[in-house]
Amino acid sequence: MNQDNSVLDEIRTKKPLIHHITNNVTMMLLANGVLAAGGSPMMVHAEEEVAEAVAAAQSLVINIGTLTPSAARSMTEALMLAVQKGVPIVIDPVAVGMTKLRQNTLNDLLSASEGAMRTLCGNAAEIHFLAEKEWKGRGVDGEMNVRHLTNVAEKAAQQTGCLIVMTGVKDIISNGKKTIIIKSGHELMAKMTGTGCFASSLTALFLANSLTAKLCPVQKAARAMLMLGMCAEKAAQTSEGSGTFAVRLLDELCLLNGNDLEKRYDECVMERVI
Ligand SMILES: Nc1ncnc2c1ncn2[C@@H]1O[C@H](COP(=O)(O)OP(=O)(O)O)[C@@H](O)[C@H]1O
Ligand SMILES: Cc1ncsc1CCOP(=O)(O)O
Repeated sequence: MNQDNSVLDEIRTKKPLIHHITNNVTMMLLANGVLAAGGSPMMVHAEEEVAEAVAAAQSLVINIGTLTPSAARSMTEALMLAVQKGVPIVIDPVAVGMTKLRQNTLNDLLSASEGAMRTLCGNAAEIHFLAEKEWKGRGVDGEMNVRHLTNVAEKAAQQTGCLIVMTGVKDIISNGKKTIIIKSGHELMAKMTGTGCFASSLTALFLANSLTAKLCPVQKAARAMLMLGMCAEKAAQTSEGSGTFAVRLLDELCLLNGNDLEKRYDECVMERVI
């Protein structure tokens, strides 16, 4: 693909504004990561102002990592305005199977946004919980063995009506009909908090409603995962451990160009249609 019409180049030109209601642990990484990738991050949480903020945004990220009842109210408020304005919504269901508050909040968010453009971006344990209603996670980590991860992602998409981005050694992106599997990344990603949260932010950036690239949401989200994986691979080459890796990852997000992303996509990515 020509560099002039890559979606990453369009992101860098348009700098979509990505509104986040997110956790207190990884917020700084998400802001710096979105900036490095070419977008414009915004973290606005107060119930009294989230709706006004969403009105200005091109994507909304809702991450339940450090959920409180007050944050849950802000999330619902923001989500309802996003539905009304056609702002794409990416929900990161961090450790959803672990507590009732997380499950109830996610159910409320999904019910309030039926029919809207919604993506659920989570690790295998989180997506498995959505498909099978069985929690096999450990805290906010998603280490688990699921033999048929692709089937799990497809089932979760069919049951929730959402685009599913399931992260892990392989990232699986599915809308229940079309599925893309991405094999990229590095094991150091699991040694650094926030790579899963950042996967959601980057997905939101590629799905921003100001972008005109002629790709379906599955293909856009797949590019987001490939970008993260490619940058992680390059960052790992010059890292001594997870500390330098975190810094190098931001550098590589700045440095990657649209042409290289499209080239690797064309070489490595296979689509499966059910
Ligand atoms: N062993 C690994 N090899 C390659 N990529 C990985 C590995 N572990 C995690 N990743 C990548 O790290 C990011 C976060 O995924 P994951 O660790 O599943 O999320 P979480 O932090 O929410 O548990 C994804 O982009 C995923 O592809
Ligand atoms: C450690 C932790 N605790 C609550 S949220 C959070 C961050 C989780 O980040 P990620 O899902 O990207 O690993």
